[in-house]
Amino acid sequence: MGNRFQVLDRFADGAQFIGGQSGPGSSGRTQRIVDPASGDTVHRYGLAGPADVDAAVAAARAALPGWAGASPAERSAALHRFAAVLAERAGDFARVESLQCGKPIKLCTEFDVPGTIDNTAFFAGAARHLQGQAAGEYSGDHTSYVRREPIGVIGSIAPWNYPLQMAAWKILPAIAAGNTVVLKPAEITPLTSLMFARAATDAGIPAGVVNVVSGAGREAGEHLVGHPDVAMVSFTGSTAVGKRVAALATASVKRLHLELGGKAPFVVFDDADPEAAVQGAVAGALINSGQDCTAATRVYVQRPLYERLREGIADTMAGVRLGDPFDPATDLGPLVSHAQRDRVAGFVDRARAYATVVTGGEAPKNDGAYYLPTLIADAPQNSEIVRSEIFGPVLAILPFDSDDEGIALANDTPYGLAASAWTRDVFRAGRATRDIRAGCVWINDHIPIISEMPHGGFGASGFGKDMSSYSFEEYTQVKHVMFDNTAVAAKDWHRTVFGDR
Ligand SMILES: NC(=O)C1=CN([C@@H]2O[C@H](COP(=O)(O)OP(=O)(O)OC[C@H]3O[C@@H](n4cnc5c(N)ncnc54)[C@H](O)[C@@H]3O)[C@@H](O)[C@H]2O)C=CC1
Ligand SMILES: CCCCCC(=O)O
Repeated sequence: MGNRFQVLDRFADGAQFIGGQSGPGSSGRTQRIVDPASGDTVHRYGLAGPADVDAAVAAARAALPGWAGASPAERSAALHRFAAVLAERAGDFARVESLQCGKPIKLCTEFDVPGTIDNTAFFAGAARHLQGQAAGEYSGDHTSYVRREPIGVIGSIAPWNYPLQMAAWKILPAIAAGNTVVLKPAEITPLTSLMFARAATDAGIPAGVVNVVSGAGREAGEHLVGHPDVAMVSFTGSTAVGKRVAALATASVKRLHLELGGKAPFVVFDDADPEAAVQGAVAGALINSGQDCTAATRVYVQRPLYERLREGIADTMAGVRLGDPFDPATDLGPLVSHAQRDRVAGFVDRARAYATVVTGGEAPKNDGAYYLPTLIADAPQNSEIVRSEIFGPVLAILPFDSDDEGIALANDTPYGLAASAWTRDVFRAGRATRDIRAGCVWINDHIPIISEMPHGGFGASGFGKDMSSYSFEEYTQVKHVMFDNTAVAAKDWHRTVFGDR
């Protein structure tokens, strides 16, 4: 197994990171890590079971008083050191992320790892801006003020599409606010999450603040969600599993953050720059091989530009370089697994009965989980290919006539995570950003994200925000403090917030 896999030797002592120590899982079952580019098994580890989850929650609970009791400045300094350690190890993170996900090394080097480091630096700064509310005498001789406090032990569950960044999005705001975390990564891609937790410890963040249990969703995941000592659950993944997680978390009255599926529309008005829209649609659809909940999946084109876009997107997709993820020239790697590739292929094969596969629509004949960039035309608005989350390099293109029809088609979905509109008319852009129901609306672009801005959706895409100060506050609870300045016990106990009766 060539030297690219030697980087996996570091995981020999197990895929659990509990109380600052690596170790094996105790479920008695093992999980393979498969190289998506070749189909070869490159690593195997012992899955975590309920006992490992219990140990991780206990470690997080033990670390909580010290970490919550640290000053914001102390937490901030630790997170700045954390960012520095991540930067020192950037190359290893990129190689391991590419290996376990099949992502092009270019994407890991230019997006996944720098984004994680920037997130860390952002929350290092945010840690010192825990905003309460100013004091005020709102009731007689009483002074009120509001405190923001950490919630406690956070149970987080992450998907396989961006293992490192999703670990960062869940761990960083939580620990910046003084919480401690137990993260369960997706069982097929746990490795960079383990490295992230190890880097936190090596940066001086106390043992037990960040813990990782690599286990199966139904077993380790549900045990974590239902654990009585977990105060909040943060989940990113499919809407179907998100509903199960929400029911379990609500049963034990836990705070909840859900970042679920998406089906982003890409609306091209007839005054748009057609070449920019072509390039934007291909880039937006093929980011991370389409395994991105904000990826462009439905291109609606106002009729005068429809043929131009259909031809331009098909030609551009046909020129995309599929290859070895470790080759810097590769634009598109394999999907995360053969199972995901087959799931995507199933959507396209079923669409052949009711739509036109303009380009792509097949898996290149090799051992990897590759699937060609695919454009599908003539599909009805209510068809599976237009309504379901496919999570692969598949784009549907449909025409529209009036501006209102374009917006209505974009909104014709239970999801509401992200969208884009393409126009040179400021009034069209204003109406599109007002009327499209999505947590993020791009104008003349699709995909860029930054640490300062909230990421999260509406409807079937879930609720809560990642990144930004919105996410930071989400991992706090608000306390009202009121002083009686008379130092005399209240005589009339029936008095209310509206002062003396
Ligand atoms: N919105 C997003 O960012 C993502 C959406 N998806 C969608 O979900 C589909 C399936 O992808 P998966 O990663 O398999 O998503 P998934 O939702 O099945 O898994 C996401 C995470 O939840 C865990 N999990 C699974 N069942 C669980 C349960 N009953 N209780 C607690 N945790 C559980 C998994 O182990 C993983 O860590 C994708 O094809 C895509 O459509 C997947 C990943 C990310
Ligand atoms: C790092 C970019 C994440 C995009 C949202 C998602 O697929 O979870």
